[in-house]
Amino acid sequence: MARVKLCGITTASDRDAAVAAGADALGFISEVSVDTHRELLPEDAAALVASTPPFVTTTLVTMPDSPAAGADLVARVRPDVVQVHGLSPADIETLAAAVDARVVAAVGADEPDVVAYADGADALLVDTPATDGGGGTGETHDWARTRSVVEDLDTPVVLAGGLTPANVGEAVASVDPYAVDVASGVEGPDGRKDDAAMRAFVAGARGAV
Ligand SMILES: O=C(O)c1ccccc1NCC(=O)[C@H](O)[C@H](O)COP(=O)(O)O
Repeated sequence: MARVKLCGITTASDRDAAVAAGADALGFISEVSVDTHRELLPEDAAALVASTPPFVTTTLVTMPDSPAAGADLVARVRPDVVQVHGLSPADIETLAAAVDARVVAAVGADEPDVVAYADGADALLVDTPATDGGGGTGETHDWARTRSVVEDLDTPVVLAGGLTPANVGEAVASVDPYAVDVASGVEGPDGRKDDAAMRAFVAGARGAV
């Protein structure tokens, strides 16, 4: 059964609703070089991480300039997992050696050498990135290609990009990922997390609908 990460949580009430919806993991976005309504100050991310209940995995999502900058932010936020966008495979290995957290490498579905990221990371998140390297685009990609990555690697693969309550069941069946991840697909038109959509997404990922 695919695990579920709900990403871009910005408030305690959205965090509590995501936990009640059954999320396995939550994403808190901080220190990214793109403009996103999901970004938190490090101290706010740290407060949300610290008050998340046990048995829910906290994930810091960030775009560090360097492994050292990423490690510094992890030390401040203290998540279970850090998801990094924009670092090279070598820099991901350096970061992983420097932090007391699991490391998820975010890679574009069109990345020609996805496998190069697998050695240094605890998991790969295969996403549909924007041209500026950020995530949260709400765009799907070629799931057949990501299925091949799942089949070729022992490293856990997280499927992201344009997932919604309506398509997540088909996505899980098509790709057989370790986990699925969503940001925009569980938000309303105002960009706030939608409680019913989060519940429907988790149910859809687990084949309950
Ligand atoms: O969501 C953002 O705004 C974001 C900005 C910069 C770096 C990463 C970002 N999101 C990371 C995620 O893990 C998203 O959940 C993932 O890209 C999927 O987003 P969506 O297509 O909106 O479901």
